[in-house]
Formats: sequence, structure tokens, C-alpha cells
Amino acid sequence: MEAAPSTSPCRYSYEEYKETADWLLAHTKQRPKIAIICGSGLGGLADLLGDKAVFPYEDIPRFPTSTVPGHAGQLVFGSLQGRDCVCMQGRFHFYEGYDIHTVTYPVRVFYLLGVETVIVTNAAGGLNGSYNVGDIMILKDHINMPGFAGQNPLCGHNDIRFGERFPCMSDAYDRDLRAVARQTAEEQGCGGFLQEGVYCMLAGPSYETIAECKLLQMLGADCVGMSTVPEVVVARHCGLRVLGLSLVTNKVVTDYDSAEKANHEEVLRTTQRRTQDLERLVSQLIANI
Ligand SMILES: O=P(O)(O)O[C@H]1O[C@H](CO)[C@@H](O)[C@H]1O
Ligand SMILES: Nc1nc2[nH]cnc2c(=O)[nH]1
Repeated sequence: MEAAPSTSPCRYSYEEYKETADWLLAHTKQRPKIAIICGSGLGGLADLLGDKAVFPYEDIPRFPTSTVPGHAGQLVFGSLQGRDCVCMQGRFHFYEGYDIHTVTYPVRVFYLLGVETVIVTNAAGGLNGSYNVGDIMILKDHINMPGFAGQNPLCGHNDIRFGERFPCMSDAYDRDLRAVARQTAEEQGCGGFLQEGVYCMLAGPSYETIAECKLLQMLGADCVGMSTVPEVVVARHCGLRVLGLSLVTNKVVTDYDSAEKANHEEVLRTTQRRTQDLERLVSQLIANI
């Protein structure tokens, strides 16, 4: 199959992703098989890596840059539990004005680096009434709400070197990795605040209205956020195994008499509170997968 012609509606050609990957391979000795995408306020995960090589996004050819508080904006290569990893300290969101192909640009770069497993983390609002602020949810599925509206990162020319035209998503979140995550969470003392559920992505950046929260609850979503799903779709398209973890940073408001208001300060405060638990969990997970 030929590379996408320049007139293709696909935003980037194989050669562009490859240029970024080759530059990174030439600038680090690490050969990561595991990538970690850090959610809002969860960039501390990258600090766990030893023997680090750090690349600010603006120094990496063709890489987008990160604009959200709580997202540092650098790619960190290093070693964790004796395994080479690459960590995105700051992700890209659709609401920042990036098109959906740019949001997922790093995932195809990871694939070309030789990554096989992606651990995606995020901060999310709890929709499930039995969830508490501070809970960690293993993603077992997602609802791609922007995808319903035509914003799927696989729209456009399909380059078969990445994957097939119509990839399956019923196995998006790897069953074996979820089992390892459950077991590891128990061992690490996180069992008391562990959940497993469905993440729904909305485009953001406005938080949800009360009616929208009620709708999402009816749809079967347990958490809501503004990220993760595009990255997972692209990762699965190119055959990467995915583990998703949400930190429930706030409970969504579903009561018209409530004085609570969703806000990013609370989101970042909760991530600070749970950062050590998450770091312990992810670190041990990497040893166990
Ligand atoms: O999904 P991450 O990047 O963790 O961040 C979440 O937190 C921000 C809103 O507070 C949004 O960006 C939402 O997606
Ligand atoms: N959409 C959305 N994203 C979040 N990220 C963290 N909390 C929330 C939330 O309540 N809603």
C-alpha cells in the first residue's frame, strides 16, 4: 500500500511519524516497550524513571506542544523496574485546538519506536454514584462521544502499515493487563479504592451540565473526561496493548440544589493526594507485566 498522498485527508504521512521516531531513536539509547501517558497532575509518574533522557516537546521534530496546567510538556525516556519506558509528561487535548490526528500523533510515534504496551492515565469526574473522590478506576471500556460526532482519529486515508481500515474496539482494554492491574492494586494496598468501569470522553473544555451528567449515567458511563479515547483508538489500530487508569478527581454534580462546581483546581488537588498511590501502583505494574 502506498503512503498517503499529500492531498489525503489524513493529517500526517507515515514518513512524518517516522521522522519523529527516528530522531528520538538517534537521541536516546533507550528502546522502550512500554509507554505511559500521564493525565492531568499525574506527570510525577515520569519522575519514577531512572537513567533519564528528557526531551521538551518543542525540541522534538513535528511534535505538538502542551498548553494545559498540570501537563509539563516533555517526553521522558528512562528505566523503571529494569524496563525501558517512555513517558509523556503532558498530553494533547482536542479542546486545546489540536485536530484529532495531532492529539494522537505521539501514539504512532511510540509504535514506530517499538512500544508494545501503553498505560494511559487520566483525571476524571465520577459519574457512578458508588465512586468516591480518590478512587482509581481501571478502564474496562469507553464511550467515544466525539467519535459519534465524526471526530475519530482514524478518519481519513488508512495507511495499512499502521493497521487495518476497520479495527475492532470490543477488546480495547486488554483483559490480561486488567487482571494484573487488579492483582497489583490489591498487593499495593489500593484495593479499598479500586474500581473497574466505563470512561466516557467528551470534547470539553466546559465541564458537564447536570442534564448531561444524568444522560451519561443512563448511557452506562462511570467516569467522564476529555482525553484518553483518541489515544486508545490509535493504539489499538496499530496493535498496541492498552491499560487505562482513571483517577476520580471529583464527583460530577447531578443535583440542581448542589453548590458544588467542577473545577480544575480540585482536579489537581486530588491528583496530588493520590499521586504516591498511583506511582506505587504503576511502578509495580510495570514489574508485573
Ligand atoms: O484527561 P486528563 O488529561 O487527565 O485531564 C482531565 O482534566 C482536565 C479537566 O480538569 C481535562 O483535560 C480532563 O481531560
Ligand atoms: N469532562 C470532565 N473532565 C474531567 N476531568 C476531571 N474531572 C472531570 C469532569 O468532571 N468532567
